[in-house]
Amino acid sequence: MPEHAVEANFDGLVGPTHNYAGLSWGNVASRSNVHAQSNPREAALQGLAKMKRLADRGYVQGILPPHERPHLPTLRRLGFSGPDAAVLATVAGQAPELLAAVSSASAMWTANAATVSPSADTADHRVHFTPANLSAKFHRSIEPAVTGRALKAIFGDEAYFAHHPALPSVSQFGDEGAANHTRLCGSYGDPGVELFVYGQVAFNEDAPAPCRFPARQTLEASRAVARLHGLSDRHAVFAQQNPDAIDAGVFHNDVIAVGNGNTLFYHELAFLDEARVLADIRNRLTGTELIPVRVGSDDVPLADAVASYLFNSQLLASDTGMLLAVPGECREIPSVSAYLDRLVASGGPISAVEVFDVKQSMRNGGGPACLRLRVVLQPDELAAMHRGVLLTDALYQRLTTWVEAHYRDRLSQDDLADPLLLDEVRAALDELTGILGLGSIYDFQLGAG
Ligand SMILES: N=C(N)NCCC[C@H](NC(=O)CCC(=O)O)C(=O)O
Repeated sequence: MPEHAVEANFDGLVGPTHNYAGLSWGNVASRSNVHAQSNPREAALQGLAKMKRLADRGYVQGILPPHERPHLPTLRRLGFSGPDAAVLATVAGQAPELLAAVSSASAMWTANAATVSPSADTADHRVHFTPANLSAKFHRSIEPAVTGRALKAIFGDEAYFAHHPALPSVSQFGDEGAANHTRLCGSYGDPGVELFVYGQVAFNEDAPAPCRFPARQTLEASRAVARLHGLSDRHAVFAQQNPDAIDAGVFHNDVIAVGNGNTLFYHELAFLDEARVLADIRNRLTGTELIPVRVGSDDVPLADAVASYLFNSQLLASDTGMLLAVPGECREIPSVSAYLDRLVASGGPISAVEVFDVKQSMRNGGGPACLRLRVVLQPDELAAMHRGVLLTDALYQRLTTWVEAHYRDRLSQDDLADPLLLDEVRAALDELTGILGLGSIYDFQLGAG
C-alpha cells in the first residue's frame, strides 16, 4: 500500500455493443464515422491493453463496468411494450434512431462518468462524487443511474466517501463530469485547485456562447457541483471555454487541455480569458508554482489538435518528469508529431511521450483521457475502497478471456435489433459483476424493466 496519496485511474471497460451511430452532434469523429462497422472485441481489448501497460508501470489502475445495452427499461419508458424481443423488433422498425441511442456503449468514456473531488479539497475531508447528468445527449443521459450504483459499490464506506445524485437533467444544468474538470496541486495529497470549465452561462442570454455546436456544460452546473462537494473559493476556479473552439469541434475541455500536478497543458484557444484563468489558479495554488505549457496555433493548428486528440492524452506523474500518454493519431499528423518531439526535447515538465492504440474508441471521439476517471486517494481511502476493480495481472487475464468469450468482432446498426445480442450482453454483464465482486448494479439484475 503506498504511503502517500495516489491518482488512481478508472477506465471504462468497453461494452459489447460498441458501435458507430453518429449520435454526437458537435463531436466531429462521431459524425464522420456514422454507420461504419465496429469491432467491440477489439475495442475492449485495446482498452484493456492500455490499462495493463499503465498498471505495469506502477499506476493504480481501476475499472468501471460497461452498462446494460440495449437498455430496455428506457424503451419501455418511451412506450414500447411486450416481451423484450418484440420491443426490439418494434423499435427497430418504427424508430431505429432510438434503438441506436439506447444501444450505445458510451459509458466507456468515464471522464464523463462523474466529477470527483479529493478529500484534501473538500470541507468534510471526504472524497466527493457526483455522476454527470450528460443531459446534452439522449444516449448519454441514461448513464448516471448505473454510474452512481457502480461508484457506490466501489466507494461504499461513508466515513471516506460521499455520493451526490446527478444534477437536474435539463440543459441549464448540463454537466459532463470530469471532462470539464481538472485539478492542479503540488503533491496529490496537498490541497489543490479544481478548475471547472464551462461552455455557456445558462441563465444569461447575453453571455458569449458557441453558434454552431452545443455547449454541453453550463456554469450553473459547475457551480452546483463545487457547492455539493464543499469546495471553498480557495479550491475552485471557474473558466469559460472559448466558444470558437466548441464550434471547431472541441465539445469538452479535455479535447483542448489537460492538467496534472502543477502543470497545465493547453492550446492557446482553449479559454475565453486565458490570462484570468492562469491568474485565478496562481492566486489559489499553495506550496507550488503553476507551470503552464501553452501550445500555439502556429505549432499545432486547432483543427490538428481536434483530429489528433493531442490534448486528450493522459498526463501522468513519473519518477523522471511527466509522461504524456497519447493516442496513435498524434503520430499520424505531422504538425502534432513534430510538436511532441520538440516538447520532450524542451526540458519542460513533460519528459516522455508514449503512444496508445485506442482507435476503436477514437472513431467515436474518445481518446485515452476520455476513457478514464481520475480519483485521488489517500492511503486509508485506497484501503477502504472495494479493491476487486483494481487491475492486477490475474484480473487482466480474466477480463481478456471474458471479452474473448462474450464479444462479437463486428457490429453494424442492423445487429442492434438482434434479441440474441441482448441475451449475450446480459450473460456477459452478469458474469462480469461476479468477476469484479460488485453485486447487482444492472436493472436486469435488480428485476427492473
Ligand atoms: N471527451 C470526452 N471526455 N469524452 C468523449 C465522449 C465521446 C462521446 N461519443 C459518443 O457518444 C458517440 C457515440 C456514437 O456516435 O455512436 C460523446 O460525444 O459524448
